[in-house]
Amino acid sequence: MSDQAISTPNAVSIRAISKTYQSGFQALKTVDLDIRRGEIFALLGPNGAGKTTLISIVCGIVRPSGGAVLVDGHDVQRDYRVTRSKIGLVPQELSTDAFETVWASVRFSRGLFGRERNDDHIEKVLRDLSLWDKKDAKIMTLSGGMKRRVLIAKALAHEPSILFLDEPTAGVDVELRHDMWEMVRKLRETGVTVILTTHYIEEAEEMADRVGVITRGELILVEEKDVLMRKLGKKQLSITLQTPMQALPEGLDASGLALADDGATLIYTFDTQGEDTGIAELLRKLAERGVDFKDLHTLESSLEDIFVSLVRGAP
Ligand SMILES: Nc1ncnc2c1ncn2[C@@H]1O[C@H](COP(=O)(O)OP(=O)(O)OP(=O)(O)O)[C@@H](O)[C@H]1O
Repeated sequence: MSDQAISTPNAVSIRAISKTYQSGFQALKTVDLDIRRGEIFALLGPNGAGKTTLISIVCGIVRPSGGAVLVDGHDVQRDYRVTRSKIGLVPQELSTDAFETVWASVRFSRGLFGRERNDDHIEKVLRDLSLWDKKDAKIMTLSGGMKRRVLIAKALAHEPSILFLDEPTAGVDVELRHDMWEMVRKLRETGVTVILTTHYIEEAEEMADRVGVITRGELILVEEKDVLMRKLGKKQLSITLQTPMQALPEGLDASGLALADDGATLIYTFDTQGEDTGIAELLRKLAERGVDFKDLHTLESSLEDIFVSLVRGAP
C-alpha cells in the first residue's frame, strides 16, 4: 500500500466528481457515491446518463473536471498504477485477441499489470468460469457466451478486488444471463466488490445489494434494493367486474380507487407499508352496493416501474 492511502471501509469513494467534455457538454454534475467493500452495486440509467463517463473516471481513463475518486483509499489520479491494478474492467465487447488462445490472452492480461506469472491463478479463473476445457482454443472459434466469459477471465487475471461490468448481459440469451448472474454471485462470495451498469432492470432487481440511479449526469438516488422496493413499491388490487360500469358508484370514489378505461376493471392502489390495506372495507362496500366481480388479483410494482417514475420525475 502507498503511504498516501487513506483508511476507508469503502472500495470506492467518489467525491464531488464533475465532468465537462471539451465540447462543453456537461456529462456529470456533482456526483458523490461510496461503494462498500464486497457489495454488488448496480448503476442504472438511461442512454447518455453518464454511466460510462463515471466508470471511466473511477478507472482513471477519463480525467474529471472536478472532484476526486479514492479506490481502496488511494487517489485514482495521484496513484493511478496502484488503483488501476485493483480494478478489473469487463467491457461489452472483445475487440482484439481473435487469433490468440484463451490461455495466452488471459495470461497476457495479467502481465499488463506487471503481476508475476501465476499459472495456478489463471487455471483457477478459467475453471471457475467453465473455460478450462477451452484453454487451447482460439478465441475466434468460441461462441458469443464463451467470449463473454473470456472477457471476465481477462479482467480477473490480475486478481483485482473490484470488478466493473459494463452491461454484462446486453444481447445474451436468457440462459447465459442466468449463468452470468450466478458467476457474479460466486465472485462476490470470494470478496470481490462488483459494480455493474445495466439497462436491464431485472438484472438489478435480481442481483444488486444496492442500486444507484443516474440520469442527466446526476445521481438521483442511492438505496438498498430491498428498501427501495419497499419504500416506493405499491401494490394494486385489480377487480374484474361482472358488469362494466360508466363511473364509480357513490361512496366508492375514495382515494386509491379508479375505474380502468374499459369500465370493466376497478383498480385499487394501496400502500404496502400501511397497517390496514383497506381491502376488507372496500370489498364490504362493493357487496353493499351489489357490485359483483368475476376475479381479483394483486399486482406489485417492479423495480422497473419505480425506475421509470424516478427518471421521468427528475428535473
Ligand atoms: N468524449 C466525449 N465528448 C463529448 N461528449 C461526450 C464524450 N463522451 C460522452 N459524451 C456525452 O456525455 C453523455 C454521457 O455519456 P456516457 O457514455 O457516460 O453515458 P452512458 O450513461 O454510459 O450511456 P449508454 O447507456 O448509452 O452507454 C452523453 O450525452 C455523451 O454523448
